[in-house]
Amino acid sequence: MTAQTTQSRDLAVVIGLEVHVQLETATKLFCGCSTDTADADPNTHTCPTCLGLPGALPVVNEAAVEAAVKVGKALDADIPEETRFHRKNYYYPDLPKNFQITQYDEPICQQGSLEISVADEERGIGIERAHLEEDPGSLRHEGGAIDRAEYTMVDYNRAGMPLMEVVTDPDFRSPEEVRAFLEKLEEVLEYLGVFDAERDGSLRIDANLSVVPAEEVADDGTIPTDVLADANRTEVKNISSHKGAAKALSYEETRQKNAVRRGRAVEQETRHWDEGRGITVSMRSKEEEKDYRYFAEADLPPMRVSGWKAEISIPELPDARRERFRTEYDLSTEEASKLTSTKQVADFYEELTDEFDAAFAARWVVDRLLGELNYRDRTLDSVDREAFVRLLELVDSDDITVKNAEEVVLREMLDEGRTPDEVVDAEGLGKTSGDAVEEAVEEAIAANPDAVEDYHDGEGGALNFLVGQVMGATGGSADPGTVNELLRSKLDD
Ligand SMILES: Nc1ncnc2c1ncn2[C@@H]1O[C@H](COP(=O)(O)OP(=O)(O)OP(=O)(O)O)[C@@H](O)[C@H]1O
Ligand SMILES: [Mg+2]
Ligand SMILES: [Mg+2]
Repeated sequence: MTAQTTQSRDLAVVIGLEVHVQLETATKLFCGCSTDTADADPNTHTCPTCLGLPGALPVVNEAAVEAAVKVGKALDADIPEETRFHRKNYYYPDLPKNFQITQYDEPICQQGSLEISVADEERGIGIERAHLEEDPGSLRHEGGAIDRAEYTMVDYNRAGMPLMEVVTDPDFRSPEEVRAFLEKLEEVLEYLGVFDAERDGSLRIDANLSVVPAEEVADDGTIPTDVLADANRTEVKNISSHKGAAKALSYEETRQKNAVRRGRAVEQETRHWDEGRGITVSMRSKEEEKDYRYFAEADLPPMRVSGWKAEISIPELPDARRERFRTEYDLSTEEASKLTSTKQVADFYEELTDEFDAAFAARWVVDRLLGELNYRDRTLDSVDREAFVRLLELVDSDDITVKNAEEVVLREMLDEGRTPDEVVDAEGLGKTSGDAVEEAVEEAIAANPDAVEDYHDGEGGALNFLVGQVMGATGGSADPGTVNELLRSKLDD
């Protein structure tokens, strides 16, 4: 067909994703082993079931099925009456049973979609299906990348972790769209509380890419199914980040376009993304479905999940919440976006609006708190909520200046863990008013005759200098506007 023989014609890129999401549950998918393996020694979180020992039987973890239903609802997918597991047979050291328990033609989620926005344009990405499966063990290649390692070690702590594989339609037309999708998906998963983005390897992506003649792409971006089916695609494995996905796909796009333009065929194959070298390398020709000899998992009965969709509720999702923040609290799009970037931030902000003006609270969370946290590479987890509320109260009631609140109190709170009141007392930041400011103004005038003379000679800088002196004398606690006015009125007397 077309793509492989097209030379020097315009080519369009087609991408579809298989995203493996580790669901956050206390125990593994088919056994009682703890999933808390982050600091564990290799092969310590295992049992006969996840090691695939003969005779050990799987039992489905209900929490994982519930999480899968939540994901399905968020992706607007169909959840069938009944769903079941299949065995996918292949031989590889990460798979102790030599088959993976996964789902085949009766997955738990079917036909969904997720909206992305790229360059201010909204686009729906079709979700072909999303299914539950067990994670294989993890391999550690020693002495180089996978294709050059001297030997490999296996860790079965990961074997049996609950995974959800989200398979998209081949709807992406650029690596940038892929990146937007991954960001959106992660945001949604985080809102659902079924996913821990911080966990190593919690999101792993297989990216399928092909090139087709640009003229096959209709104005609305659709491509005829026979063209898609005929195009040779490569499946790039070992992608574990949004950035990695965009890089690997850009590389692959260029590689395939070059091949086609030189009149060479693109092989249908599995390739490996070598993050270190920034290239994809050929691993093997693509296995076909028949290679896996799928058959129904006889150790697990089909699951009746009709009714689960109605019974399980999900929280307000990021897009809806962003829009509501914008209208209900009259925020800018940018503020609303930042305040809904995670559910945690959104909840934190929304609770503040009970006590404070919404715009005031937004400014403090977005411009100041998140900025300071970002700078310190920290998250909201490390913020004492009560202390932050107290800080806003002090500012709101005009007890301290915004400048001191921001530059002294907030930073001391974050860095030293002190309460706002402790910082205000220790640093003497209580707003200096009335007499004390007037005194400092008089002192500044008396102590700086040259500056006073310059002021009367019309030199603009002199007033600023005097304001600086007063601010210094009051430890920054006076209100600069007031100082300015006081100085003028005394000097102009
Ligand atoms: N022409 C194409 N170009 C790019 N991607 C495509 C094309 N046709 C299909 N795809 C994508 O390929 C992926 C197929 O994934 P799926 O899991 O169904 O099969 P698989 O990769 O063959 O199986 P396995 O799970 O064993 O890897 C989907 O993400 C789909 O969107
Ligand atoms: Mg695949
Ligand atoms: Mg797949």
